[in-house]
Amino acid sequence: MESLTRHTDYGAKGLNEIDINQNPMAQFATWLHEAEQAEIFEPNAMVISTVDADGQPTSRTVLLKGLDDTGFEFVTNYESRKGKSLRANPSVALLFPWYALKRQVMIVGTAVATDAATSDAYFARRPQGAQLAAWASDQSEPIARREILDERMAALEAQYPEGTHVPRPEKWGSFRVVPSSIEFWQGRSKRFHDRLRFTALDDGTWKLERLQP
Ligand SMILES: Cc1cc2nc3c(=O)[nH]c(=O)nc-3n(C[C@H](O)[C@H](O)[C@H](O)COP(=O)(O)O)c2cc1C
Ligand SMILES: Cc1ncc(COP(=O)(O)O)c(C=O)c1O
Repeated sequence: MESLTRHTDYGAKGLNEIDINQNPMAQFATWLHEAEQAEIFEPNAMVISTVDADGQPTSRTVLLKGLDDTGFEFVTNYESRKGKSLRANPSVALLFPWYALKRQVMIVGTAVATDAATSDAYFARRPQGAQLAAWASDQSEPIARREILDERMAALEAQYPEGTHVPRPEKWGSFRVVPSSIEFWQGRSKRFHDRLRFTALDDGTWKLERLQP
């Protein structure tokens, strides 16, 4: 397998303390915009790692659905494996792997369930098929056969004809990840990369540090 021995050069484009936005959320928004402009697949996809009650870490991809000065929002099933882990331990790590741009952003923080109104507002904007799928799926639970899921979906489609209002299942909603640190990583030649990390301070400001590659 050729990829295992390849040494791709990540280029000369650097990231420095002068050019980076001193507000890391604004800097993140700039990089997300650049990932969108570069037309990479699902630029808002992020890997979220959680730790369960037994200390076992797990990771999976979710989509970033909201971004403001308070944090990063995503939606999921509160009774899923990740939902249960977050109830036991709200500490998370987020990773945006923008390989096509030779960039990654690593976030450490705490996940809090948003209020019901926030979840309702997002759920109402989803396509009806995705709304029904949220009802049909006990996310992360084993099921004997695909056909059982398809039958559940067919029953829901009969119950909610196209265009009718589908309420949000209580088990489904959004989380906001409040960041305690945000690291911007820019790949460079010779594996001599740039890493700038913001750490949240108690007074609401951010400390900026350069980390060794
Ligand atoms: C590109 C991509 C985006 C995804 N987005 C979400 C999402 O926003 N919310 C979600 O619950 N699952 C999403 N999934 C599915 C999750 O990766 C995962 O399979 C699911 O949430 C169950 O995870 P868990 O069993 O660890 O709780 C996505 C998967 C991929 C590949
Ligand atoms: C199971 C699941 N839930 C939620 C989402 C994200 O929300 P939305 O479907 O509204 O894009 C995804 C996206 O892939 C998903 O797979």
